[in-house]
Amino acid sequence: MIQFPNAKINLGLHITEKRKDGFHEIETCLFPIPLCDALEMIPAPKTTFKNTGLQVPGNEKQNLIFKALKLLRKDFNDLPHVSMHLHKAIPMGAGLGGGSSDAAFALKIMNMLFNLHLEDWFLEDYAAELGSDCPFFIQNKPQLAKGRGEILEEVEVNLKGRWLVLVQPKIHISTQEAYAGIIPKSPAHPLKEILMDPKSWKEKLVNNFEESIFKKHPQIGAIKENLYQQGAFYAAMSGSGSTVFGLFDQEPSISNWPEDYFTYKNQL
Ligand SMILES: C[C@@](CO)(OP(=O)(O)O)[C@H](O)COP(=O)(O)OP(=O)(O)OC[C@H]1O[C@@H](n2ccc(N)nc2=O)[C@H](O)[C@@H]1O
Ligand SMILES: Nc1ncnc2c1ncn2[C@@H]1O[C@H](COP(=O)(O)OP(=O)(O)O)[C@@H](O)[C@H]1O
Repeated sequence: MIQFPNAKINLGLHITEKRKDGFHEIETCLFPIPLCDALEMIPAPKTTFKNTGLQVPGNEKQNLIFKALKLLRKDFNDLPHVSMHLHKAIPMGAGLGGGSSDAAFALKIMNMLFNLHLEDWFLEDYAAELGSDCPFFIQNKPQLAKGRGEILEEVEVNLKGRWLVLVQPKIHISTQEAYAGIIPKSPAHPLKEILMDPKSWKEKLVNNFEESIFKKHPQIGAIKENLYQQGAFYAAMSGSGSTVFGLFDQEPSISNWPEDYFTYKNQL
Protein backbone atom coordinates (compact mmCIF):
# COMPACT_ATOMS: atom_id res chain seq x y z
CA MET A 1 0.00 0.00 0.00
CA ILE A 2 1.31 3.44 -0.91
CA GLN A 3 0.30 6.73 0.72
CA PHE A 4 1.54 10.32 0.51
CA PRO A 5 2.35 11.86 3.92
CA ASN A 6 1.91 15.61 3.53
CA ALA A 7 3.54 18.56 5.28
CA LYS A 8 1.86 21.15 7.51
CA ILE A 9 2.21 24.86 8.17
CA ASN A 10 1.38 26.65 11.43
CA LEU A 11 -1.14 29.47 11.18
CA GLY A 12 -0.25 31.40 14.33
CA LEU A 13 1.70 29.86 17.20
CA HIS A 14 1.43 30.99 20.81
CA ILE A 15 3.76 29.54 23.42
CA THR A 16 2.02 30.26 26.68
CA GLU A 17 3.73 28.24 29.41
CA LYS A 18 6.79 26.12 30.19
CA ARG A 19 5.72 22.82 31.75
CA LYS A 20 7.52 20.76 34.36
CA ASP A 21 7.88 17.80 31.94
CA GLY A 22 10.14 19.85 29.61
CA PHE A 23 7.40 20.60 27.08
CA HIS A 24 5.59 23.91 26.47
CA GLU A 25 1.87 24.68 26.39
CA ILE A 26 1.06 25.97 22.94
CA GLU A 27 -1.87 27.08 20.82
CA THR A 28 -1.54 26.84 17.06
CA CYS A 29 -3.55 26.05 13.97
CA LEU A 30 -2.03 23.11 12.12
CA PHE A 31 -2.91 23.30 8.44
CA PRO A 32 -2.21 20.47 5.92
CA ILE A 33 -0.48 21.45 2.67
CA PRO A 34 0.00 19.48 -0.56
CA LEU A 35 3.83 19.05 -0.36
CA CYS A 36 4.29 15.29 0.19
CA ASP A 37 6.64 12.38 0.81
CA ALA A 38 5.69 8.93 -0.51
CA LEU A 39 5.51 5.93 1.81
CA GLU A 40 5.01 2.35 0.68
CA MET A 41 4.51 -0.54 3.11
CA ILE A 42 4.08 -4.11 1.86
CA PRO A 43 3.84 -7.37 3.86
CA ALA A 44 7.12 -9.24 3.30
CA PRO A 45 9.11 -12.23 4.65
CA LYS A 46 11.53 -9.81 6.36
CA THR A 47 11.25 -6.25 7.77
CA THR A 48 13.31 -3.90 5.58
CA PHE A 49 13.60 -0.14 5.11
CA LYS A 50 14.66 1.86 2.05
CA ASN A 51 15.05 5.66 1.94
CA THR A 52 15.24 7.45 -1.43
CA GLY A 53 15.12 11.19 -2.19
CA LEU A 54 16.34 13.32 0.72
CA GLN A 55 18.36 11.24 3.18
CA VAL A 56 16.97 11.12 6.73
CA PRO A 57 19.90 11.45 9.17
CA GLY A 58 20.72 8.56 11.51
CA ASN A 59 20.19 4.84 11.08
CA GLU A 60 16.91 3.21 10.08
CA LYS A 61 15.98 2.29 13.67
CA GLN A 62 15.97 6.04 14.48
CA ASN A 63 13.49 6.73 11.69
CA LEU A 64 10.04 7.64 12.98
CA ILE A 65 8.46 5.08 10.61
CA PHE A 66 10.43 2.31 12.26
CA LYS A 67 9.46 3.71 15.66
CA ALA A 68 5.78 3.61 14.61
CA LEU A 69 6.14 -0.05 13.65
CA LYS A 70 7.89 -0.86 16.93
CA LEU A 71 5.17 0.91 18.91
CA LEU A 72 2.37 -1.11 17.29
CA ARG A 73 4.35 -4.35 17.70
CA LYS A 74 4.35 -3.79 21.49
CA ASP A 75 0.56 -4.29 21.51
CA PHE A 76 0.21 -6.51 18.39
CA ASN A 77 3.18 -8.84 18.71
CA ASP A 78 2.13 -11.08 15.81
CA LEU A 79 2.21 -8.17 13.32
CA PRO A 80 3.66 -9.51 10.01
CA HIS A 81 6.99 -8.25 8.62
CA VAL A 82 6.85 -5.28 6.25
CA SER A 83 9.03 -3.94 3.51
CA MET A 84 9.06 -0.12 3.79
CA HIS A 85 10.09 2.43 1.21
CA LEU A 86 10.15 6.14 2.08
CA HIS A 87 10.73 8.64 -0.70
CA LYS A 88 11.54 11.85 1.15
CA ALA A 89 10.75 15.23 -0.44
CA ILE A 90 9.71 17.35 2.58
CA PRO A 91 12.74 19.27 3.92
CA MET A 92 13.73 18.25 7.48
CA GLY A 93 14.19 20.46 10.52
CA ALA A 94 12.16 22.94 8.53
CA GLY A 95 9.00 23.38 10.64
CA LEU A 96 6.97 21.40 8.09
CA GLY A 97 6.31 18.33 10.28
CA GLY A 98 7.49 15.82 7.67
CA GLY A 99 8.81 13.26 10.15
CA SER A 100 5.62 13.42 12.22
CA SER A 101 3.53 12.98 9.09
CA ASP A 102 5.53 9.93 7.96
CA ALA A 103 5.01 8.36 11.40
CA ALA A 104 1.26 9.09 11.48
CA PHE A 105 0.78 7.73 7.95
CA ALA A 106 2.78 4.60 8.88
CA LEU A 107 0.29 3.99 11.71
CA LYS A 108 -2.68 4.56 9.35
CA ILE A 109 -1.22 2.27 6.66
CA MET A 110 -0.56 -0.56 9.14
CA ASN A 111 -4.06 -0.15 10.57
CA MET A 112 -5.50 -0.74 7.08
CA LEU A 113 -2.95 -3.29 5.86
CA PHE A 114 -3.34 -5.58 8.88
CA ASN A 115 -7.08 -4.96 9.51
CA LEU A 116 -6.48 -3.72 13.06
CA HIS A 117 -9.75 -1.70 13.03
CA LEU A 118 -8.30 0.99 15.32
CA GLU A 119 -10.36 4.17 15.45
CA ASP A 120 -8.80 7.58 14.87
CA TRP A 121 -8.73 8.53 18.56
CA PHE A 122 -6.81 5.35 19.30
CA LEU A 123 -4.31 6.01 16.52
CA GLU A 124 -3.92 9.57 17.84
CA ASP A 125 -2.89 8.13 21.23
CA TYR A 126 -0.18 6.06 19.56
CA ALA A 127 0.86 9.07 17.47
CA ALA A 128 1.24 11.24 20.60
CA GLU A 129 3.94 8.82 21.80
CA LEU A 130 5.93 9.51 18.62
CA GLY A 131 5.77 13.33 18.63
CA SER A 132 3.64 16.30 19.72
CA ASP A 133 2.73 17.19 16.11
CA CYS A 134 2.04 13.60 15.12
CA PRO A 135 -1.64 13.15 16.22
CA PHE A 136 -2.75 16.01 13.94
CA PHE A 137 -1.76 14.00 10.84
CA ILE A 138 -4.18 11.16 11.71
CA GLN A 139 -7.25 13.23 10.72
CA ASN A 140 -5.11 15.61 8.68
CA LYS A 141 -7.53 18.53 8.43
CA PRO A 142 -7.18 22.12 9.77
CA GLN A 143 -7.15 21.78 13.54
CA LEU A 144 -6.46 23.96 16.55
CA ALA A 145 -3.75 22.22 18.60
CA LYS A 146 -3.36 22.86 22.32
CA GLY A 147 -1.54 21.23 25.25
CA ARG A 148 1.86 20.21 23.86
CA GLY A 149 0.15 19.98 20.44
CA GLU A 150 -1.80 16.77 20.92
CA ILE A 151 -5.16 18.22 22.06
CA LEU A 152 -7.01 18.81 18.81
CA GLU A 153 -10.14 20.67 17.79
CA GLU A 154 -11.40 20.99 14.23
CA VAL A 155 -11.37 24.58 13.01
CA GLU A 156 -12.80 26.30 9.94
CA VAL A 157 -10.07 27.96 7.83
CA ASN A 158 -10.88 28.61 4.21
CA LEU A 159 -7.85 29.11 1.96
CA LYS A 160 -9.29 27.35 -1.10
CA GLY A 161 -7.92 28.83 -4.35
CA ARG A 162 -5.22 30.88 -2.58
CA TRP A 163 -1.57 30.38 -3.61
CA LEU A 164 0.97 28.98 -1.19
CA VAL A 165 4.70 29.65 -1.49
CA LEU A 166 7.32 27.99 0.73
CA VAL A 167 10.88 29.27 0.96
CA GLN A 168 13.44 27.43 3.05
CA PRO A 169 17.05 28.56 3.32
CA LYS A 170 19.51 25.74 3.99
CA ILE A 171 19.27 26.20 7.76
CA HIS A 172 18.30 23.24 9.95
CA ILE A 173 16.60 24.27 13.19
CA SER A 174 16.24 21.83 16.06
CA THR A 175 12.74 22.08 17.58
CA GLN A 176 14.12 21.46 21.05
CA GLU A 177 16.66 24.31 20.77
CA ALA A 178 14.03 26.66 19.35
CA TYR A 179 11.75 26.07 22.38
CA ALA A 180 14.70 26.57 24.72
CA GLY A 181 15.08 30.17 23.45
CA ILE A 182 11.49 31.19 24.30
CA ILE A 183 10.01 33.22 27.14
CA PRO A 184 6.32 32.12 27.23
CA LYS A 185 3.61 34.80 27.17
CA SER A 186 -0.17 35.14 26.92
CA PRO A 187 -1.61 35.82 23.44
CA ALA A 188 -2.87 39.34 22.63
CA HIS A 189 -5.82 37.96 20.60
CA PRO A 190 -7.62 34.57 20.78
CA LEU A 191 -6.41 32.47 17.84
CA LYS A 192 -9.77 30.97 16.87
CA GLU A 193 -11.32 34.39 16.19
CA ILE A 194 -8.40 35.65 14.10
CA LEU A 195 -8.42 32.52 11.94
CA MET A 196 -11.88 33.30 10.59
CA ASP A 197 -10.64 36.48 8.86
CA PRO A 198 -7.49 35.93 6.69
CA LYS A 199 -7.39 39.66 5.86
CA SER A 200 -6.62 40.42 9.53
CA TRP A 201 -3.77 37.91 9.73
CA LYS A 202 -0.98 40.31 8.69
CA GLU A 203 -1.86 42.54 11.63
CA LYS A 204 -2.88 39.93 14.23
CA LEU A 205 -1.57 36.42 13.56
CA VAL A 206 1.80 35.82 15.26
CA ASN A 207 4.33 33.02 15.62
CA ASN A 208 6.17 33.38 18.95
CA PHE A 209 9.28 31.64 17.54
CA GLU A 210 9.94 34.42 15.01
CA GLU A 211 11.54 36.96 17.34
CA SER A 212 14.36 34.72 18.62
CA ILE A 213 14.90 32.82 15.35
CA PHE A 214 14.99 36.01 13.22
CA LYS A 215 17.52 37.50 15.64
CA LYS A 216 19.76 34.44 15.28
CA HIS A 217 19.20 33.99 11.51
CA PRO A 218 18.37 37.38 9.93
CA GLN A 219 18.12 35.77 6.47
CA ILE A 220 14.91 33.99 7.61
CA GLY A 221 13.30 37.30 8.59
CA ALA A 222 14.42 38.73 5.25
CA ILE A 223 12.45 36.02 3.42
CA LYS A 224 9.28 37.08 5.21
CA GLU A 225 9.87 40.76 4.23
CA ASN A 226 10.50 39.68 0.67
CA LEU A 227 7.26 37.66 0.45
CA TYR A 228 5.30 40.70 1.64
CA GLN A 229 7.06 42.85 -0.98
CA GLN A 230 5.95 40.33 -3.60
CA GLY A 231 2.31 40.85 -2.59
CA ALA A 232 1.56 38.12 -0.03
CA PHE A 233 -1.53 38.91 2.05
CA TYR A 234 0.14 36.91 4.83
CA ALA A 235 3.67 35.62 5.41
CA ALA A 236 5.16 33.91 8.47
CA MET A 237 7.65 31.33 9.61
CA SER A 238 6.17 27.83 9.97
CA GLY A 239 6.56 26.30 13.45
CA SER A 240 10.13 26.54 14.71
CA GLY A 241 11.42 27.27 11.18
CA SER A 242 13.36 27.56 9.01
CA THR A 243 10.63 27.53 6.32
CA VAL A 244 8.77 30.78 5.68
CA PHE A 245 5.43 30.58 3.84
CA GLY A 246 3.56 33.23 1.90
CA LEU A 247 -0.15 33.22 1.01
CA PHE A 248 -1.23 35.05 -2.12
CA ASP A 249 -4.55 35.87 -3.82
CA GLN A 250 -2.94 35.67 -7.29
CA GLU A 251 -0.26 33.32 -8.58
CA PRO A 252 3.16 34.80 -7.68
CA SER A 253 6.54 34.17 -9.31
CA ILE A 254 9.14 32.21 -7.33
CA SER A 255 12.12 32.71 -9.61
CA ASN A 256 14.21 35.22 -7.66
CA TRP A 257 15.44 33.15 -4.69
CA PRO A 258 19.05 31.97 -4.20
CA GLU A 259 19.69 28.67 -5.98
CA ASP A 260 20.41 26.69 -2.82
CA TYR A 261 17.05 27.64 -1.21
CA PHE A 262 14.22 25.10 -1.32
CA THR A 263 11.17 26.71 -2.94
CA TYR A 264 7.68 25.39 -3.58
CA LYS A 265 4.49 26.84 -5.02
CA ASN A 266 0.99 25.38 -5.28
CA GLN A 267 -2.64 26.46 -5.33
CA LEU A 268 -4.57 25.39 -2.23
C1 LIG B 1 7.22 23.56 16.89
C2 LIG B 1 6.17 22.65 16.30
C3 LIG B 1 4.91 23.49 16.01
O1 LIG B 1 3.94 22.76 15.30
O2 LIG B 1 6.53 22.03 15.08
P1 LIG B 1 7.91 21.99 14.21
O3 LIG B 1 8.38 23.39 13.98
O4 LIG B 1 8.90 21.18 14.96
O5 LIG B 1 7.52 21.33 12.91
C4 LIG B 1 5.79 21.52 17.32
O6 LIG B 1 5.39 22.04 18.57
C5 LIG B 1 6.89 20.52 17.53
O7 LIG B 1 6.34 19.26 17.61
P2 LIG B 1 7.26 17.95 17.40
O8 LIG B 1 8.28 18.23 16.34
O9 LIG B 1 6.35 16.79 17.22
O10 LIG B 1 8.02 17.92 18.79
P3 LIG B 1 8.41 16.67 19.74
O11 LIG B 1 9.17 15.69 18.91
O12 LIG B 1 7.23 16.18 20.50
O13 LIG B 1 9.40 17.39 20.77
C6 LIG B 1 10.71 17.78 20.45
C7 LIG B 1 11.19 18.69 21.56
O14 LIG B 1 10.59 20.00 21.42
C8 LIG B 1 10.21 20.55 22.66
N1 LIG B 1 8.75 20.78 22.71
C9 LIG B 1 7.93 20.21 21.78
C10 LIG B 1 6.58 20.49 21.79
C11 LIG B 1 6.07 21.34 22.79
N2 LIG B 1 4.77 21.65 22.87
N3 LIG B 1 6.91 21.90 23.71
C12 LIG B 1 8.25 21.64 23.67
O15 LIG B 1 9.00 22.17 24.49
C13 LIG B 1 10.68 19.55 23.74
O16 LIG B 1 11.96 19.97 24.15
C14 LIG B 1 10.79 18.25 22.97
O17 LIG B 1 11.75 17.40 23.51
N1 LIG C 1 10.79 9.88 8.55
C1 LIG C 1 11.44 10.97 8.96
N2 LIG C 1 11.41 12.09 8.22
C2 LIG C 1 12.03 13.20 8.63
N3 LIG C 1 12.74 13.32 9.76
C3 LIG C 1 12.81 12.23 10.54
C4 LIG C 1 12.17 11.03 10.18
N4 LIG C 1 12.42 10.15 11.14
C5 LIG C 1 13.17 10.78 12.06
N5 LIG C 1 13.43 12.03 11.71
C6 LIG C 1 14.21 13.03 12.51
O1 LIG C 1 13.32 14.09 12.92
C7 LIG C 1 13.94 15.37 12.72
C8 LIG C 1 12.84 16.44 12.51
O2 LIG C 1 12.24 16.21 11.31
P1 LIG C 1 10.88 16.89 10.79
O3 LIG C 1 9.70 16.37 11.52
O4 LIG C 1 10.84 16.68 9.31
O5 LIG C 1 11.13 18.44 11.04
P2 LIG C 1 10.36 19.52 11.91
O6 LIG C 1 10.36 19.07 13.37
O7 LIG C 1 11.14 20.78 11.71
O8 LIG C 1 8.97 19.65 11.38
C9 LIG C 1 14.88 15.16 11.53
O9 LIG C 1 15.96 16.06 11.54
C10 LIG C 1 15.32 13.70 11.70
O10 LIG C 1 16.49 13.62 12.46
